[in-house]
Amino acid sequence: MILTIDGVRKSFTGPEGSVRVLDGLHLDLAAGETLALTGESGSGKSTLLTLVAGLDAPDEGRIMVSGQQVNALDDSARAALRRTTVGLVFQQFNLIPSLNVAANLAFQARLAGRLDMPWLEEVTGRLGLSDLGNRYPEQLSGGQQQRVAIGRTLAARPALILADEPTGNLDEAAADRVLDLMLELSRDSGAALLMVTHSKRLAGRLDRRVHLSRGRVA
Ligand SMILES: Nc1ncnc2c1ncn2[C@@H]1O[C@H](COP(=O)(O)OP(=O)(O)OP(=O)(O)O)[C@@H](O)[C@H]1O
Repeated sequence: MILTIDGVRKSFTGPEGSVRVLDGLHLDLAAGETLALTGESGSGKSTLLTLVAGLDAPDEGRIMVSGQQVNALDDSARAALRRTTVGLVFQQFNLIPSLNVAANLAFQARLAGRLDMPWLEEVTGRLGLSDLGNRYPEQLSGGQQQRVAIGRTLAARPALILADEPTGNLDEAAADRVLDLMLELSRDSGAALLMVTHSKRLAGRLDRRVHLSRGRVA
């Protein structure tokens, strides 16, 4: 398994006291498998991705990524896991404002030590970004920024892609092209994909669908 989520609980303290968002969640994802995570707004989908990425810690339970227990690692080991193994496409694109599009696209692959120019060019072309290489993030539309964020992650060929509504700013045709590319990467290099989506149409193209409700798999 590239990902095992075992008995994960997570609560947040808000104005009305403690609210349990994840309540003993179990989920497995095999290498190369693609899974759509659905659930109503506030059901904990983004929280789960944040925990898997090691950006926050569960209150209880275990999250294993590629044989390593994420929540038992120290900060630098968690950062190394994100650099080498886990690719994130989150709703905040986190592009680097001082780098142009071409450099943003290469950034993650370079950090991971996997910069592969033919693959980078293919990703850039397939995402329709070839003519935008010299622009800076602030000169891009929301959908263009989203495609750069996706390209940067895919260019690095991570073993596990965590994507939170990765096509939320794109029209249907562009969303389909992005998913084509993710599914192809999954097929060709065995990458697993855990994707949050509200789109039944996109969810239907993945291997499995899991619905979160009341902090558990429904
Ligand atoms: N850092 C935080 N502090 C307090 N509450 C939080 C925090 N992060 C998330 N929550 C709460 O946890 C619940 C789950 O949030 P989460 O963002 O995981 O939901 P979601 O399923 O991704 O929703 P959406 O589909 O709207 O993006 C919400 O009630 C949210 O307000």
